[in-house]
Amino acid sequence: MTVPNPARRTSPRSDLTTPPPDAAEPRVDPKAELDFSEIGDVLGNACFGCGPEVPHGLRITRTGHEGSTSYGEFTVIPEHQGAPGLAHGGILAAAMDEILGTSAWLLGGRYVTGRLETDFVRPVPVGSRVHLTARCTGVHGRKAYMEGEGRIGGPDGPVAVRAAAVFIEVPLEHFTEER
Ligand SMILES: CCCCC/C=C\C/C=C\C/C=C\C/C=C\CCCC(=O)SCCNC(=O)CCNC(=O)[C@H](O)C(C)(C)COP(=O)(O)OP(=O)(O)OC[C@H]1O[C@@H](n2cnc3c(N)ncnc32)[C@H](O)[C@@H]1OP(=O)(O)O
Repeated sequence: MTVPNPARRTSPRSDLTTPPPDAAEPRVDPKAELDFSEIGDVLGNACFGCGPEVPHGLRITRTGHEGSTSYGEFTVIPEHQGAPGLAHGGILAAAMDEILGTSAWLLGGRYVTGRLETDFVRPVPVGSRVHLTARCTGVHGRKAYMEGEGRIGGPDGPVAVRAAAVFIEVPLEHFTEER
């Protein structure tokens, strides 16, 4: 297993995903909190990230939240491979997108990912249970700044992936308008 070089400079966070100094503290919407376990129903259980029956989907389970910090887990299956025996980077980025989106959901608006930055810190073998955490670091206008990480083997296991993102609040028509 590759051991990350502690001197290596990694940060998924660029200026674009760093909250400006006048960003507001995130506030969880009590209604969104109530809906937390039903996000799947809103998404029609068809979501690649969390749909429980989507073939070869990530099937992330949301295990709870504290404030805007949300937690989830999934298992890397053979269909998620890139290099032999290892998770594809895009799969790990999708998992981070899902958990970051979950924390954005807790803010009460309808948010979509505008920008997603990812650091792949160590390889993730097929069969790994990946423990995901995300939080909101600030809100500025329609923008919610998010960050999170994925750990392998347990909630305190080594970090395998880190991400930072900016999510943008959109009206309902974003999802309903015909294209
Ligand atoms: C039937 C009802 C369904 C309802 C469902 C509701 C919610 C469900 C969502 C989540 C559920 C919970 C769990 C999580 C589930 C999934 C997680 C995955 C989420 C995704 O996977 S979601 C898919 C990927 N996502 C897209 O498919 C977006 C495509 N895209 C666009 O639709 C537009 O591009 C948009 C809307 C992003 C912006 O367009 P726009 O015209 O509305 O706004 P505009 O351009 O004016 O930007 C406004 C301010 O955001 C800044 N800004 C914009 N883009 C930026 C970027 N890339 N980087 C940095 N800053 C950016 C500007 O700089 C400006 O900043 P400022 O205000 O300071 O000027």
